[in-house]
Amino acid sequence: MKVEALSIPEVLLIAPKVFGDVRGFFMESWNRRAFAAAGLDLDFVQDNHSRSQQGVLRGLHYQIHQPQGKLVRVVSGAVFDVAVDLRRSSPHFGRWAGATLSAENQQMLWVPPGFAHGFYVLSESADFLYKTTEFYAPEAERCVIWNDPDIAIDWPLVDGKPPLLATKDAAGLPLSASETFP
Ligand SMILES: Cc1cn([C@H]2C[C@H](O)[C@@H](COP(=O)(O)OP(=O)(O)O[C@H]3O[C@@H](C)C(=O)[C@@H](O)[C@H]3O)O2)c(=O)[nH]c1=O
Repeated sequence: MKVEALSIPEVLLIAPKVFGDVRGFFMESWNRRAFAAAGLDLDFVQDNHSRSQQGVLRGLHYQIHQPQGKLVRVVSGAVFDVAVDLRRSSPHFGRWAGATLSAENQQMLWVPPGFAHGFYVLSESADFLYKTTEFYAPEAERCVIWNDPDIAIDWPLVDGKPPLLATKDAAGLPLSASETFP
């Protein structure tokens, strides 16, 4: 497995070793020992799966209490995946890092606790799988608005059309009005 730090060094792009043969392919999508050897000693408690159609944007989500680390990947289709640093003590506070994750490139992104996370669906539909280090805590859920000019995420919007959002995501707060982490 290959691990690459993005522009925010705690956000990691992970390329697992993929074994292809005449039948198809095999890969380890999670191996506690191998990830620990790469510096990610993680204790996951939940696996999630969502399906979204093209143009959907989910995010930018975080939990202010029980912050979650997320190991995310795509098993069908393609998304542009983004992590925003919400740690006030970080030199990268308010900055974003992103990557295209797809069934084809089989890459994963590690989004550490203390970050908001979101993704935009590039393909006709996308199946998105992720593991989390903390349980879902709806009362702690927060949402930063996807298009906050202070963060200025360069979303690769298909045909330049506005994304399809959940009502709660359309009501996300700007970073300046959001609760953040120490
Ligand atoms: C996230 C989550 C949702 N749900 C329920 C609540 C709700 O009725 C339904 C849909 O929830 P949401 O609209 O919040 O789903 P979604 O917008 O896909 O939320 C996810 O977005 C991405 C970007 C993330 O980073 C995740 O952590 C998570 O916040 O599923 C759970 O039961 N467990 C969970 O862990």
